[in-house]
Amino acid sequence: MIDRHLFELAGANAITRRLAVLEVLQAFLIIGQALSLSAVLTKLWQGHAIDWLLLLSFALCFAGRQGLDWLRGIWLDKYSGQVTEELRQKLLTKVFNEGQALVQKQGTGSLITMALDGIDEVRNYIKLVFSKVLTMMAVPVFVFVCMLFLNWQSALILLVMYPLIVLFMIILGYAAQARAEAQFGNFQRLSNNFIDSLRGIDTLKYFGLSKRYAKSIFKTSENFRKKTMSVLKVAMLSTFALDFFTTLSIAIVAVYLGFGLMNGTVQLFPALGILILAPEYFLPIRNFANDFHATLNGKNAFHRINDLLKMPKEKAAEIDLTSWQADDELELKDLNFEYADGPEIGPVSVKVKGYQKIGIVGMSGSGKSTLINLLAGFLTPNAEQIRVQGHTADTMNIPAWHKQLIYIPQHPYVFTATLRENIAFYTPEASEAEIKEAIHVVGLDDLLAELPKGLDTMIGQGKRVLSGGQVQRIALARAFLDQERRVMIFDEPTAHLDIETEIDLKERMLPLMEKHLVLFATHRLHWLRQMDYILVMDHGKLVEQGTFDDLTKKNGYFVKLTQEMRGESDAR
Ligand SMILES: Nc1ncnc2c1ncn2[C@@H]1O[C@H](COP(=O)(O)OP(=O)(O)OP(=O)(O)O)[C@@H](O)[C@H]1O
Repeated sequence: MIDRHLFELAGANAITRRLAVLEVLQAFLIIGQALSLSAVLTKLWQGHAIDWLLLLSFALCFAGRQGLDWLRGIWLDKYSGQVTEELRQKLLTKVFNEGQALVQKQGTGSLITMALDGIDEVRNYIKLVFSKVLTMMAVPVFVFVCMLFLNWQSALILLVMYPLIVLFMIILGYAAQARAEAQFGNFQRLSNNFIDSLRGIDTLKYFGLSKRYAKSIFKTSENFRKKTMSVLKVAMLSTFALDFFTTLSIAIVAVYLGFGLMNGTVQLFPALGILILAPEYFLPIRNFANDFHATLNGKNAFHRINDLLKMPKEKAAEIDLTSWQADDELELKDLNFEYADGPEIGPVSVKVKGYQKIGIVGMSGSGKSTLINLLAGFLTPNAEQIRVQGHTADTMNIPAWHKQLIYIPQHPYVFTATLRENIAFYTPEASEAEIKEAIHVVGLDDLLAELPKGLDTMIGQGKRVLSGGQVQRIALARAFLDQERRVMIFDEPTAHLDIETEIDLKERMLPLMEKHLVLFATHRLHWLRQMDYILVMDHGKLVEQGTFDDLTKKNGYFVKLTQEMRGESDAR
């Protein structure tokens, strides 16, 4: 029940030591409070006047206990806040370092809940577990020893009940834990499902499927509700069992002491002392059990976050690449890649040089994007098969390579920020005149004129919405502004645009591609004539490569593919 991972946290041993001292003090104050109160009452019973000194010591013990509670709260608040903030940082660093591969594997919704609610629950968990476990380990021991001195028979009765309660707690704890784990898994599924539906809301609406999908969300939520109720049922049952056994054992002791008092075998002072101490003896375990259920979500979130942090890193190569020059070479030898639950892509063998424009063409699903992702270093190939600028590498996940890339996918990301910040994304130091020139070159003057605050207008999610063409133009403007990055990777950048926008963009893009190594995945034929070299993909394999004229003369798969594509576009 006590998580050893907690003790791997920074500063865990120091806070444990401090809390242990505090719990021992707490135990002495509990005993002092009980004994002084019993003594005052006994003296009153015997007909003496109120002993103000004893009453004062009772009040001091009582105030001391409240003071220690307050101190414990402050320490734990500070510690849990610090630790969970570090955990959140580590989690976010991991997500940012690993990138899309990790997000795809875990699901966006699940990662969001982990980083937001999950971390908050971990905070609660750390706070409760550290305080309750230590109290449970210290207070009952001291209280029991004191009760032994007061009346050993009563102490033994209470001792016998203790393992019984612990046993019940363990059994019910395991049952609750299994249910809480299922509940947490459901919560993550629910988050992923919800984010998915929000993303796909257009598609669902267009096809009139939103109501049917709403039912699927309802089903997942209902499942989550049922799992939550089943956790609560076990929690209630265990609280009932605990209360029942502790009350029963205190009642047995009370009856025993009552008979003892009547027949004179027990004195009033020890009897009162035992009766005041007995609830204190059970209180820590009852508190622990009550809070145990409240902390299960935090415990599960803590485990998932730890598992995620321990996941092996994507392979990266630390190679000192220089800015891409006209005589630099990139060679892939029998490069291949296999998706965990998908097809094998490759082998791909190719050598590209300097400022060539490389077209990657193939039918849908032929492996163009996968090859682009391998070249960009987002995916890691299976073996050591790459030579770049004379260095051997087993992945293109090279920080110095990423610093040279301009990546323009089908749907570039527009951040929720101003137009200025979005355009100066790679080059935050760009001047207003440079940004305006970039806007002019990519044909965004009209948009700029329309925006109420010009360059300082917020765009992106929840702000001013842009068309697909405008988004691509912003991506191009970013590329235009950055004169340092010499490698351009395009993944079907114009595939979803209408032909007029595409032609306009093409005219603006071609000059930008000069003096760059360009890797351009497309299934639009008109781009291929502008490419210096073409890679033809089919079912994950590189089946042909060469210049447009070579491939046409060869009259092989490329010609067949272009005929099919022409047929498709004619049909459209
Ligand atoms: N994350 C993934 N997990 C498993 N299989 C995948 C994954 N991504 C792609 N695939 C599969 O790998 C193959 C190649 O996909 P890829 O996206 O590279 O093709 P593409 O040529 O870019 O297609 P399109 O032109 O439609 O974008 C496809 O069969 C696809 O289903």
